[in-house]
Amino acid sequence: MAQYTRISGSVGLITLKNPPVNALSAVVRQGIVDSVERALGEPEVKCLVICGQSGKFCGGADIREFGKKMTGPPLIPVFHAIEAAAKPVVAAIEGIALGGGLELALGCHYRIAHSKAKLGLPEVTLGLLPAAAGSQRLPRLIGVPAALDLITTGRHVTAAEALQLGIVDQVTDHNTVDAAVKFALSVAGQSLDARRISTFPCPRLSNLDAVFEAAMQKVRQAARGAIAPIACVQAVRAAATLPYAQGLEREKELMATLFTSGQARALQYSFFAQRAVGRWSMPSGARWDTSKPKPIRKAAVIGLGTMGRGITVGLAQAGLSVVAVETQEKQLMEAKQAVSGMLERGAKKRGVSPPLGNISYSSNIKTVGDVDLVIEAVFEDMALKKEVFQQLSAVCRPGTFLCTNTSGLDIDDLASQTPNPELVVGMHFFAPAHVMKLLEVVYGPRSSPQAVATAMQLGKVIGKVSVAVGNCQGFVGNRMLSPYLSQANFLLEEGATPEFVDQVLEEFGFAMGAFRMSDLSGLDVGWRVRKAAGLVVPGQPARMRQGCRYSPLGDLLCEQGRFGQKTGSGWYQYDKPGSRVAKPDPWLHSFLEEYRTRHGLVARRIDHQEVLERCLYSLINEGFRILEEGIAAGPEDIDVIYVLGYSWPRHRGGPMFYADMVGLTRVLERLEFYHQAHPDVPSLQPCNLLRKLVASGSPPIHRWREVIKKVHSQL
Ligand SMILES: CCCCCCCCCCCCC[C@H](O)CC(=O)SCCNC(=O)CCNC(=O)[C@H](O)C(C)(C)COP(=O)(O)OP(=O)(O)OC[C@H]1O[C@@H](n2cnc3c(N)ncnc32)[C@H](O)[C@@H]1OP(=O)(O)O
Repeated sequence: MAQYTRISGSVGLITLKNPPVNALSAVVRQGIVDSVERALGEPEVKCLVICGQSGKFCGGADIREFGKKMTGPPLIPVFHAIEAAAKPVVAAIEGIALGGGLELALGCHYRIAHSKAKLGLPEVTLGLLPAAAGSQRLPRLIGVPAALDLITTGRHVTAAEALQLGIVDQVTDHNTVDAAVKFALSVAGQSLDARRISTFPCPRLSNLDAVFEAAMQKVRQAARGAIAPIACVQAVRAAATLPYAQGLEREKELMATLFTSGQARALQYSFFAQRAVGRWSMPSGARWDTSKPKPIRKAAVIGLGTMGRGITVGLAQAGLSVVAVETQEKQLMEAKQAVSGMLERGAKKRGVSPPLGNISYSSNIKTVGDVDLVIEAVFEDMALKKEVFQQLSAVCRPGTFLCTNTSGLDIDDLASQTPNPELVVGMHFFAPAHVMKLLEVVYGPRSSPQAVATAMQLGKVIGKVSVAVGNCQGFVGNRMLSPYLSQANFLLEEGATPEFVDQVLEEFGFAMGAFRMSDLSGLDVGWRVRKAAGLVVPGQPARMRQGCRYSPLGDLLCEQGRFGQKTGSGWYQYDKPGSRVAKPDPWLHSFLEEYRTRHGLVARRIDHQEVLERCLYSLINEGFRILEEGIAAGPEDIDVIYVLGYSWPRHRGGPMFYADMVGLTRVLERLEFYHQAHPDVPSLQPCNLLRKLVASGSPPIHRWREVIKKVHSQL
């Protein structure tokens, strides 16, 4: 609702009340209309102030109303009524003014912001554009280049930057509503002619075409197939070239296209999924709301390689005390220098001082005796990790949580090295660990709910989106990647090239195709995992393992020392080791031809559809197996992992959302088709849960959990 009160005799105060973010629901919009009408009708009222309850101005349109039948007054006329008012209206911005919230403020005659407030038009991140006249008012207020930047990136700006850009008129460190009331009284009675943004001409640009061309090129490059950033540029162009009313028409037209697109649905699903994963549950019944985390004040990181350094930076930046341990003195010194550099660069960007003092460095593991939680981040080698866990058990005080940063090793096996396996959980960080948003928190069969709750909470503290998953080979992300990569390799055997497979996957929206990604992460990583799994043993049939099809292509490249970017060659060639520019490699093409001849394989023409379906549907099929086994609690967990950790295109929601969009029947049919053609590839065999979902009429994704529950209860 919106509450109307009178303060200081002559000020009408409208307070938006719709927790948690005062979103502009139908009731709130109606409340604003009624309150403005009332204030304008009261002769004693000289001016109005609009604010939000609980220190939050407004988080924008109510996203939960999208896709439902529209009720209540639309936003544009509400904001026009405010702008047209004959009494000054001042927005008192505390906390947030985002999306429709900022558009509401732009409809007001003046804007006063608290110094800690954040403002922005993040609609593009939801597959939309600021369609309550934001795309038309903002360029008129701050100019085209600045508006293009804010609208196409959706970035939030601080109050200080908003003041500098001219979005707000005043910033206060004190009570914002009081400041706004005082300000409103000071301007009451003055002409408002120069305060109505919709009447401003858009500031002229001599190089308008060049500016828009450059903006379009920039968003097309970054968008990876997303349509909203492009529509945002088009809407701002309308503001720069058309009268306001016509610009509004264009804004509406563009919004209608976006609003009904699958991309907006996918991005909004992703928004809610990233919040839903915080409400985790375990098959044991333990849940986020019944498991209390222990506060972590001091943590230790063991092993200061690339991952350990990133984790140390993340913890220190969040204000924790960190003991950073590296047993090799030389490595320790190098790590200290690298970590300090990372902290200094990060602090410079944020305009704060670097938290160098939060970290103490040591080459002795015994220095971790008084910490609350340890994150072991040594080399991905089970024997080494076991040794470290045994040492930690001896030196840590009772109750210390022991976490391992691993991308796939058995958490339970590690936990068995300690007398308190309930305190052990996996924390799978993604490189670079201080930048990437995703954290897989992996619970073993003996991890306590409190250990999981503590790791999830710590993830939140250091700014991660944490997803709790069960223990299995590769956890969720890498386990699903395995059939995807296998299919990519099989396609090479059958006639494709790495360039073609990558091109198809990149056109789908991945930042990098399967082969460019493997070259970046290092082919030796998978080789080591396959060796540890006993797959790379001489004397076995070249293309079969345990009765299933196997491609040794990756192993053969590694045997030649082709580990990817770091060695200057892999699936592609590079100018020099470490170079990032992948070039097609004639050597690789002849190698593939020879390989096919040696194994009696005849290259055939492979089309886009086959590449996409075999790579993606095998990955999705593994996702259904993961759900069936209870390793992930719901499809949202998998989708968040893929969007945040594996560069799955955001505007496609995630693999499980994509399966829902394609249609489960279609996914099932195509998997059956490919499995018939490749009966020796188990990952193409549709899993039981997928069949069950199709048999249940392919319910929409938000109802899959009901079917999953039934499957679990039958086990
Ligand atoms: C034929 C068809 C024609 C179609 C024509 C269509 C015409 C439609 C016209 C519509 C015009 C609308 C124009 C407007 O420009 C559109 C918008 O405003 S879109 C919304 C823009 N706002 C945002 O993107 C902000 C999103 N929120 C956030 O970024 C963050 O939540 C926050 C505000 C920064 C707060 O962060 P935190 O403190 O960390 O808290 P959480 O993120 O965990 O959020 C708490 C809780 O609130 C829920 N929530 C947040 N924002 C909204 C929202 N805008 N609407 C609904 N709910 C919201 C969030 O989901 C959390 O709840 P939970 O999911 O955990 O239950």
